[in-house]
Amino acid sequence: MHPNALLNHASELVLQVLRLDHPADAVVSRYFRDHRQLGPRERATLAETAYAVLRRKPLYEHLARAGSGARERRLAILGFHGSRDFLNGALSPQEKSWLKSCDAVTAAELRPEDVHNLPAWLVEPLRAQVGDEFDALAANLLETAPLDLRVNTLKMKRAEAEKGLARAAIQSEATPHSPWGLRVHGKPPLQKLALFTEGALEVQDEGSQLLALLLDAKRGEMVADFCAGAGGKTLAIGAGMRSTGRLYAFDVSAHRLAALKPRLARSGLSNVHPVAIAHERDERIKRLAGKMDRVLVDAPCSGLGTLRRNPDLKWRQSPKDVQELTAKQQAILTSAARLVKPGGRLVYATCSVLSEENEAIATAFGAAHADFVPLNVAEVLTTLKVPDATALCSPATESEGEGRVPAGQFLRLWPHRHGTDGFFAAAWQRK
Ligand SMILES: C[S@@+](CC[C@H](N)C(=O)[O-])C[C@H]1O[C@@H](n2cnc3c(N)ncnc32)[C@H](O)[C@@H]1O
Repeated sequence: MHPNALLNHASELVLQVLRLDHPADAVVSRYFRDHRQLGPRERATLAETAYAVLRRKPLYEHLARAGSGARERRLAILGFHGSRDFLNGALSPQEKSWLKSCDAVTAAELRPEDVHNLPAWLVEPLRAQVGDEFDALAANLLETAPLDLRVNTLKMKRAEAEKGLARAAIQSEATPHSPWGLRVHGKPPLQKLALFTEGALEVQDEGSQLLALLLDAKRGEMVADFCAGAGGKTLAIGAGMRSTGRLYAFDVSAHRLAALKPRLARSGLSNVHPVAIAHERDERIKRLAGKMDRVLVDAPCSGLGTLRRNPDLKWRQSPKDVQELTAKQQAILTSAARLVKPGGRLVYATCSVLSEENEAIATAFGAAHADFVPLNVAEVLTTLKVPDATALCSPATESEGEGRVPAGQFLRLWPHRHGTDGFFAAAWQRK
């Protein structure tokens, strides 16, 4: 395709994702459905360009002020994911000289928001938590996430899967903390690999794997994955149970649960029961009260721990959305807790980095439920032989009102520290 034709597509796609009215991945998929003539390399260029603009929107908007022509074209030029030689084939002499002047801008000439590329409302809550590491965190959130796989140990050992990938010329290495994970070099297509189609591998961030591990569901147990969605964690939990016992996959979205079906078929699991519920107080949930050995609440959240994959979220979420989510999280956790039987384990998790959605929810739940005894996540993960578990967890904190929280109480994964998405988890045992 001629460089200018590709740049025109990129400009149009940038315009569409920047409306921020739908998730960027859905907008990109729809664009490709509407333009079936685009080949795989062109699609990759367009998607990467749109995501680059979402990642560095403030910086590119700042630089674009000096250029001329349609705004979305200037933004697409700045984020263009391809060689400069190819891009130059699309540019007018004026555009070339403007781009050169953009290249010459140094960090010292930029405002902080053009460097961290975060919305103002997110800066303080993040700074308050990571302090001096803020710049490293912000820079890391502008990167693309690595490709992590989970080996379905029902089908294959991790070392065997690693060798299988190597035979397909895909290099990978064991993830540092999850016993099931492989981190792949680059972004090779996996969909057609036999290892994938036959259910030995699933794409899953190492952090998600650790959440499933923390639940530690055993053979023959009764387990509920309360917010199962498309079942990423359900599959990991089911494999940990060696396909025995009963694993309920609840979700209010039948559409998301439907996406679990083909994954389940590949996985070889026969212990999973997907159930679409109307809401967290559904009658079907009430009937199972006090019957579960383990309950995972992977709560709906702002997703702000996944900005490397979903950079649109930083522009699509707002403090008001977060406030609404926290009410939902509280209600879901309270309802799900009723399922846990005495002696059973409850895990609350999010892929958010905001303490409102994390520590605040866990602490309020603990204060209102004396029959749930907090478990120290670092100790649980150490028992499960997770290397360096303490480094994955929160330090000790002292705060008025909430009292002292000991070191290791919560799982607290940060992209810049751990190479995973941002995740939180708290765990309790029912008396
Ligand atoms: C973070 S996602 C779950 C991701 C999933 N566990 C995985 O590993 O792929 C949160 C899920 O909660 C579901 N949800 C929202 N409100 C809910 C409710 N009241 N009860 C149960 N699930 C709910 C959403 O439909 C969404 O699928």
